[in-house]
Amino acid sequence: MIVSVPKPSSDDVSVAFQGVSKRFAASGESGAFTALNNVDLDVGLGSITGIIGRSGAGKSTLIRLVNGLEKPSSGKVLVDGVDVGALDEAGLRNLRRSVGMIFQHFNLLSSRTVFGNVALPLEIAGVDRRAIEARVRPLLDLVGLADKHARYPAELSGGQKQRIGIARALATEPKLLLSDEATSALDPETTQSILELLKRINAELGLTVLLITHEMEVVKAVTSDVAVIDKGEIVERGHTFDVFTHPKHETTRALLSGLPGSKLPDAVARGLKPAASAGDRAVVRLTFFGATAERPLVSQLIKSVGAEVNIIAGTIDEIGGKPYGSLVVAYAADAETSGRAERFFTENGLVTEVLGYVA
Ligand SMILES: Nc1ncnc2c1ncn2[C@@H]1O[C@H](COP(=O)(O)OP(=O)(O)OP(=O)(O)O)[C@@H](O)[C@H]1O
Repeated sequence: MIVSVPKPSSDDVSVAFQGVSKRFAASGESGAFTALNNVDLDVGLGSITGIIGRSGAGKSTLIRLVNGLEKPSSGKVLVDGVDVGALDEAGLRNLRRSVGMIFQHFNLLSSRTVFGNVALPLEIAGVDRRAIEARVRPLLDLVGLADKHARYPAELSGGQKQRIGIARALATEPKLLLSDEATSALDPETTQSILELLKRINAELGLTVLLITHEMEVVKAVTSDVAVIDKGEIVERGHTFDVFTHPKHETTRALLSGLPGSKLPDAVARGLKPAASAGDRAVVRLTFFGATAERPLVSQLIKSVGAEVNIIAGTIDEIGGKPYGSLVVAYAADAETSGRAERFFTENGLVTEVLGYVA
């Protein structure tokens, strides 16, 4: 007799989405709206994994399945190997203690002090006063707000409120932290400091972080792994560095084009044509990393192509601590010049993308 045994989730996986679909009843229409379609995704234990997608792609729905705020219509969501959809109320309470969450609008209680907000999950869990004191003080130290323990949320900046949100999320010593657009309401500098804090918590406490965002900057700054979601389907996933330097799906490319340094100057972008006419120049993006980033590529390119090469845009940056560069150049689109340029790109292991042609 053949017995089918459910696939065990591997030891190094924090959250596993297995063939997960979510359909919502559509009001006023027949049928249902499919918010998630057959999602398979593993979130590595100890990783900072980002889920990025445009508005309405299904990010919030995906994250709400992890702490049981939604149930899948089909498929399974496993957290540390436990099937969230099969939990009863007591099981869900336990799960929510081991899964912290932070929110775009912080969700602090205005009538409670900073200390009172961080203590709340512990009070709900029935922890005694002394143990609460012993837990909350070091958490406030960790997020750098020990001196604000008696203040009220209205007296804090957005970044400080999010630090309190993080301390509160950590109060019950979760193994997993969910972040729902936690930096979207913050200015760029405050965003950076919150992302640094998340990185530190991930490294020091070994906490897995699953964050959803529509901002590529956030993914670039903090995640080790990323999945791109589009219309309820995961269209691309991998280590963040690989996905950023070799984006395969059109949605990923579109999201990446919004990054500072990736944008073409307006005058060039407006004049870009999909095909070349006689006398046009090809506009090509070169991406280089590792050892390539340190070589004098531009002068070598000019020498090899033997014609005028214009530099249109360029940036040197880091993804997950690894340096990479992106350079947009233009050169004559005739077959001979293009052939020489392509040989140079191949010989130097450069990733290239023809963006179009300009007169
Ligand atoms: N309770 C619900 N009932 C009906 N439709 C819903 C429900 N929740 C979400 N949806 C729909 O599912 C789709 C995905 O929504 P979701 O909130 O997951 O997207 P998102 O990627 O988080 O978007 P945003 O970045 O704008 O928050 C949307 O089209 C939304 O209208």
